Amino acid sequence: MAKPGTGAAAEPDAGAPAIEVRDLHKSFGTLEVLAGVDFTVARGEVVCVIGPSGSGKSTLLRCVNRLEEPTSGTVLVAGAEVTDPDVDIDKVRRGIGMVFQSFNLFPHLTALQNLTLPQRRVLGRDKAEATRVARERLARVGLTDKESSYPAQLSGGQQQRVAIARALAMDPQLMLFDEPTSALDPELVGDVLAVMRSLADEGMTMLVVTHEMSFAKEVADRVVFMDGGVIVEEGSPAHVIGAPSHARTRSFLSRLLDPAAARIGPSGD
Ligand SMILES: Nc1ncnc2c1ncn2[C@@H]1O[C@H](COP(=O)(O)OP(=O)(O)OP(=O)(O)O)[C@@H](O)[C@H]1O
Repeated sequence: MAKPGTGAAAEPDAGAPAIEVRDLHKSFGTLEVLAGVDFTVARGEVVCVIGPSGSGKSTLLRCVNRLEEPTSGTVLVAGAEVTDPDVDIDKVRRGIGMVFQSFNLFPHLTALQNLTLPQRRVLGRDKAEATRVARERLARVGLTDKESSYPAQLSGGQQQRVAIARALAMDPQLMLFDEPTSALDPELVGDVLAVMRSLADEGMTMLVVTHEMSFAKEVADRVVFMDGGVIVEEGSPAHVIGAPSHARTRSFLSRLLDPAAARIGPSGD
C-alpha cells in the first residue's frame, strides 16, 4: 500500500511482477464490465488478451494505467499500487507505453516532433537528447526516412509505427497495446506486427489486446481468453488457441475464423 503523499509506491520494485491484477471489478452504471479478474504478467512476458467484442478487454487494459478507475480490486505495476488513490500515477504511467487502435498523433507535428515533444515535456530532456532518442526509435520501427513527414502524409501502418516509436522514446518498462492493427488495411498489418514481434524478441514486457491469432500463436508466451468480464481460460497459445478446453473459447475462435457463422446466429453455448 502506498504511503499517502510520498509517492513511494511508484518506485519500481525490481523483484515484483510487471503487472498484478487482483479481483478487479469495473462497472459502468449497472453494466458490470469486469467481474473479478485476476492475473499476473511476469517481466519480459508477452501476454495476448483475446475475446469477443464487449468482453472487457480494453477496459482491463485501461485499468492497468488507470485510464479507467476500477470499481474495486487491485492493480500493481512493478510493485506500485496503481489503484491506490495516493500513488503518484504520473510517475507510474511514465513507465508504461500505451499504443491504441487509433494512433493519436499530433497532426500538426512531424513524425520526429511527435517523438520529441513528450520527451521534452514529460521527461525534461533537452532538444539534442530528445532528437537523438527520437531518431534512434524511428530507426527501430523502420521510419528513418519519414522523420519530416506529417501524420496525414503517412499510411495508417506508418502512423502506428510512429505511435510505437513515440511510446518507446519514453523508455517504458512495459507496453500495452489495444488492438493496434484493427484500424489498418490488411496489407499494412504485417509491418506493425513485425515491429511488435521484434520488441518481444528484445525482451519487452507486452500486454496485447488483439484479434491477430497468428501473432498470438507465434509471439505470445501466454494467451488469456476473456468473456463476460472474466478470464475463462489462459495458458500457452498451443493450449488456448490450438486446443482450447472451454466451449466458450472454442465458439469464439470458430466464429473468428469463420465470420459467416457469426452472422447466422448465436454460438449455441
Ligand atoms: N466509458 C464507458 N461508458 C460506458 N460503457 C462503457 C465505457 N467503456 C466501455 N463500456 C462498455 O463496456 C463493455 C466492454 O467494453 P470494452 O471496450 O472493454 O470491451 P472489449 O472486449 O475491448 O470490446 P471490443 O473488442 O469491441 O473493443 C462494452 O459493452 C462497452 O460498451
